[in-house]
Amino acid sequence: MFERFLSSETKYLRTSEIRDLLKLTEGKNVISLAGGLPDPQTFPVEEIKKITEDVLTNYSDKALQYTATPGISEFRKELVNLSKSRGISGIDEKNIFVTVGSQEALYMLFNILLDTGDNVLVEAPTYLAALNAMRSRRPNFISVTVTEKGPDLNELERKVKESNANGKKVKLMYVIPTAQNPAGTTMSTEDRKRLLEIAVKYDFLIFEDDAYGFLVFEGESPPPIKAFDKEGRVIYTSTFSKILAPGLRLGWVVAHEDFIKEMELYKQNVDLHTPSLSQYIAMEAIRRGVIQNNLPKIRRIYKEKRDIMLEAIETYFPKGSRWTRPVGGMFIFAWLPEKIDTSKMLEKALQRGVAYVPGASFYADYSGRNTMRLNFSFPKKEELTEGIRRLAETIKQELST
Ligand SMILES: Cc1ncc(COP(=O)(O)O)c(CN)c1O
Ligand SMILES: O=C(O)/C=C/CC(=O)O
Repeated sequence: MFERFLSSETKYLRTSEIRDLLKLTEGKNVISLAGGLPDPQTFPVEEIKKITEDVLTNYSDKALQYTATPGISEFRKELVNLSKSRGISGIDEKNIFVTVGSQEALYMLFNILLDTGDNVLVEAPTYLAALNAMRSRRPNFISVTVTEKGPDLNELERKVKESNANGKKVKLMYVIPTAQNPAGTTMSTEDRKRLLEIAVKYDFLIFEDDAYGFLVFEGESPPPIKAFDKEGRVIYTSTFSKILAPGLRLGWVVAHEDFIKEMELYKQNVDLHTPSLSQYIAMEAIRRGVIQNNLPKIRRIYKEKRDIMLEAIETYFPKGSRWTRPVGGMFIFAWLPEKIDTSKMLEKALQRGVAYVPGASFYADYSGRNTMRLNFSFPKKEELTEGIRRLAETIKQELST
């Protein structure tokens, strides 16, 4: 009725299948293997309750007040320390910017950096909400195949060379080097260094999304690419959603001051600043060691759930399927026999009481029609096997038609 009043930009907005499935499955008798929700058991409820009471007792005049756009100064100092615990050095609070979830950082930075037609390297598959945040800028996506070791760097360098030969440089690469969403892959330290060398050689930025950097539960979490960045070429984002609570809506950026300055200008127009109370709660959670002390429990729970899901897939999935074996994060990515279209199959799965995210939305070109993303962090342990069993039944039914 009122479409005629909408700006031309709105036609580039695309829904998040993850958000839609969250709505669709909420309150239904469906085992959801879809949304990447943390296990509520991992929320340090008692600690957050105590912290909130203390914050309102000691800082109410600041915690309930408007605060600075880049983030509260004391909190940014704590974020320098938290970033250092991931191996990032040579930074201070001027390199830190606090956002409403790291999703806001993605959206703001893509709007600050991308012009129509800019060449952007993305993993295939990659995080669908990042693709959607980029789409409104109408970049030219250059997809790089994700192997079991992460993005194929030989393919990447070949495509960068081709792009340059056609007179169009690459502007940036959006990459999730650790426990990737949706593939679950983790790049080696050697490949991280090589990717940075390629970015320096061909002069493009690296946008490093480290949403799961703290959630490696098998072996050590490799240092982020940002740890090797000596010139400010890497823009690093992370989030409290997986290590504290997503409902607090808190993320942060580590970047060269040139980018931080632009983010401040942009955010003044979006929401003025990130909620003050959430910042004070997270600041105290860092100071009191609540986050660091809780990580082993989170990693233990997710490793156990990953093992249960892998065993169920091994048991029930049909021949001709293959899947990733993540060392961290929340997801397993599966490739089914070519005949299967997982988007078309979703309705039948929902009827059997199980949900997943069809894989095509994680590809810039919507390929991957026979793929799916499976979340193991949110379902209860006893639901994981039953969910995979229901899903496997749906797949076998689809194969028999
Ligand atoms: C790779 C990646 N990046 C960013 C986000 C956004 O998370 P948040 O806004 O809660 O920080 C997510 C959430 N699933 C994610 O998986
Ligand atoms: O499932 C994901 O990857 C993201 C979860 C955040 C959301 O609920 O949109």
